[in-house]
Amino acid sequence: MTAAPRDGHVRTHVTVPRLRPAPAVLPPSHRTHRAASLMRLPRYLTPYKARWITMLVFSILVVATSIVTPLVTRAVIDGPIAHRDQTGLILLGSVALVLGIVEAVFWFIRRWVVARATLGVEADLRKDLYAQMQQLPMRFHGQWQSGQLLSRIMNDLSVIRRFLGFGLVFLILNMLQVLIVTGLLLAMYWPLGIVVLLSVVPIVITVMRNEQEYTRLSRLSQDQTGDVASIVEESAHGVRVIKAFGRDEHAYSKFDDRVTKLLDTQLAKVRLTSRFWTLLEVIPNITLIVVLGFGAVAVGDGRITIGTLVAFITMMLSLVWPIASLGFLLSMTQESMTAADRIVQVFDEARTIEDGDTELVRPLGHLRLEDVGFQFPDAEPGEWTLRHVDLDLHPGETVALVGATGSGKSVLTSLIPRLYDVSEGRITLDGVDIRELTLPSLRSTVATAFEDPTLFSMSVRENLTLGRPDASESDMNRAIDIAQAQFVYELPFGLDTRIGEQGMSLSGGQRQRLSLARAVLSEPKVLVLDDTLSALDVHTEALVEEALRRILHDVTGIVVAHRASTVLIADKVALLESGTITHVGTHAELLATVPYYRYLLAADGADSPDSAVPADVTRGWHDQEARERGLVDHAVRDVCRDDEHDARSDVDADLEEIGR
Ligand SMILES: Nc1ncnc2c1ncn2[C@@H]1O[C@H](COP(=O)(O)OP(=O)(O)OP(=O)(O)O)[C@@H](O)[C@H]1O
Repeated sequence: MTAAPRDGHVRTHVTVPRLRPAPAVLPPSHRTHRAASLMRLPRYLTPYKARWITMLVFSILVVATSIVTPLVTRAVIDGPIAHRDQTGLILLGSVALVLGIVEAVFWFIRRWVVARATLGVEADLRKDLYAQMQQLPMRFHGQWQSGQLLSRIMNDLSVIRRFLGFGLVFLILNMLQVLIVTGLLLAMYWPLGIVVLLSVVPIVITVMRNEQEYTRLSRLSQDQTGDVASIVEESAHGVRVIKAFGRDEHAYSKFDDRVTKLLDTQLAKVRLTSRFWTLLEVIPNITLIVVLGFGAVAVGDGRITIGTLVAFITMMLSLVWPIASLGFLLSMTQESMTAADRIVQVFDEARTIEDGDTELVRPLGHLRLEDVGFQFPDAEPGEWTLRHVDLDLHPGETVALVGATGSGKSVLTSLIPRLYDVSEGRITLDGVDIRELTLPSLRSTVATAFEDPTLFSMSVRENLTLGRPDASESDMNRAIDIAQAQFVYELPFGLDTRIGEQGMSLSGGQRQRLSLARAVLSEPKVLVLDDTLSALDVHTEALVEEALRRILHDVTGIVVAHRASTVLIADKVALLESGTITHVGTHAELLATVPYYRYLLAADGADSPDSAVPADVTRGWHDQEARERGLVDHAVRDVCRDDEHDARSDVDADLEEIGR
């Protein structure tokens, strides 16, 4: 074993900054919970603290200048205008002008300072959310629609940015302005001040009454936006299938249905907001009429000056926007609380695949599966996908994993790089439980090429060097040769050709070969090939197998195989039946002694369970898939009994030849 002592290691894996953990005791109401979600975001404001403070200071100065301006107006009317004092008029007029200019400059600075800060917060949150998504286990990605993730990372974060840069600031400033101005109005002439104060009451009541419904609608519309994104993503991905089955209209009507639902929710939101927006517009205007009436009487009685009435009305008018916008700002707050809630939901997902802290300094590739069991998290109790799996692979040894479809081959291979963790037992690499290894250490030791190869929308070179960014040109050429992927040299820009999304511009076999070259290039100690050659023609497959045989000499290999030719590149074969390895041996041994194995490989041609295997053995098979396959074989045989007879004889003869 070459595992270095734990203490001496520096953890090299990426540590994603995490939001503060959720409170241990869940708050009583969902509303509080959503507010708590929003309250967990401010730590993202910290790097921009100076900007926020500057912005707040300038915002307060803007409010202050807007409050002082009416007071200067009063002084102009009651002073120089009333006393026909030209010098005083010029002086105070200049002060008012300067105040106006200063207010405009403060506005500009506020906007300029806040833009950088809010965009920065949005970008930081987006990066952390993406990093978290990368760290979350396959279980999470299996359960979440990608459109929902897309809408969170794009729309919800934009909602939060708008709230932080605009909503939150104005909520604070407007409330501050309402408080100060109302205080000043009361001080100027308290009866009119009371009128203004009373006008705020129905606004607050309406906002409170509509808040719950608005929250529900905003969450619904955000979720439905995610649904629409999911459909677009799925249709773009599956466009070939949709076209091939002539299901364009069906796909369109499904999309139409989701979009209509979203539209309905958005319209319901607009109906709700327009109801209280109307109220918010009407109330200040009614108040203005009342104030004008009582104010005129008060001026007539000599209780206040004209200057005071003008200042009062100017100040009162300055309250229209802060009060009217209250509903809109509270809606924004609701929306951003919902958005924060949806984002925190992703941040709070458990990273069930946690990093270990051991590095393999010079891995040898001794792989052992010890009584491994695996259950999907949502499986019924007792429903095991893999159970009691034992396998011991010495460095340089290759095993072919053979089993019926659905027997658990892919699941088993995905346990090696820890895409899933074992539910019981353990897997060791050079004697160290792979859960104790750092993920970079494990994943640089193990490389996997999947049956369905994913290529990214970037150049061939970038796709190839995904697992080993520093690979040299000659290393790349060697990997390309092994995988028989020389077609890449013929592409318009050679290795620099950008391949389409998911490598769609390449054929299935070409994608598989590129994915194989990628796995080979990363120079792993353990190479896992999950039916990687299934899309190749027999000639190319033979060439790839020949080259693989050479590199598998130095590498520990697990090769999922459906064909006898693939099995032959392995040193031994493990037969997987219903999630359990029932036989391990050489191909010849299993062929000679295990009828089920013989059946599985013969199924390439025309063998069938009841002809090749004695009835008592057939009865012993507990693989449901195999039985189903047997039934299919029966049906096929009924149709072409004669042809099958000939073909079976040929296949039997071939197998016997291989077995020898
Ligand atoms: N994400 C999942 N959630 C629940 N069950 C799953 C999931 N993925 C696979 N399974 C189930 O696990 C079992 C084993 O699947 P697996 O993909 O390993 O089969 P396989 O032997 O590789 O089949 P094939 O040869 O067809 O690729 C199957 O019954 C399958 O339905």
